Amino acid sequence: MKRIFLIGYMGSGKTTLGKAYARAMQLQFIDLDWYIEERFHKTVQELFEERKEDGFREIERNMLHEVAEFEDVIIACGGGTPCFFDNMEYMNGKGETVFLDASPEVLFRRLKIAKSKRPLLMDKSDEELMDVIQNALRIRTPFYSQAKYVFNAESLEDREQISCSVQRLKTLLLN
Ligand SMILES: Nc1ncnc2c1ncn2[C@@H]1O[C@H](COP(=O)(O)OP(=O)(O)O)[C@@H](O)[C@H]1O
Ligand SMILES: O=C(O)C1=C[C@@H](OP(=O)(O)O)[C@@H](O)[C@H](O)C1
Ligand SMILES: [Mg+2]
Repeated sequence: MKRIFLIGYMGSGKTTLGKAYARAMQLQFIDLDWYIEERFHKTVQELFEERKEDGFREIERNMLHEVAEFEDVIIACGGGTPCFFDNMEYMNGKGETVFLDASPEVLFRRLKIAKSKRPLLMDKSDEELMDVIQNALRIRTPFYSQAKYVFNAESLEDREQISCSVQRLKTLLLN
């Protein structure tokens, strides 16, 4: 039975790589944010607005516990999932955790054009965005670093890079 959790900051590639790896390895793919939106019939943004971040984090933890019962699955977590409650310890007890590691510069390049649906970034100017990324990584890296595996996630910009990244992840997890 396979159960893989992809963790890492926004824009590190959890959703992109998770979807591609699931297709290649015949696993079920769950994006935790998508799962939350389906179960609550609200977007992540609406949940942040209505319940503030604390309320979202409670929901996130509860939904993590739901999807962590699925088998033969790869789960793309949200960027904050490992950093609240005992979620990181819980995931390490339920499956293989993989930290998708990318530099602040790579994350900035990706997030500069993908802020709109991310409540924590949508009101940030480009000038503020790099500071937000660097500050968040300082706070969150101690959580991300508890993952069983670290994966360099800097090559996800096109189909070929995504395909190569799938093969590298397969080698990492099957060795
Ligand atoms: N279909 C795609 N083609 C090329 N690059 C993509 C595609 N989807 C995502 N990416 C790149 O991968 C980055 C990571 O996106 P995503 O998987 O949503 O990260 P996360 O789920 O970790 O926030 C995007 O910002 C973009 O640069
Ligand atoms: O880093 C975070 O705290 C968050 C990351 C998002 O997921 P992605 O990492 O898939 O963008 C989503 O869960 C929410 O906007 C909060
Ligand atoms: Mg995602």
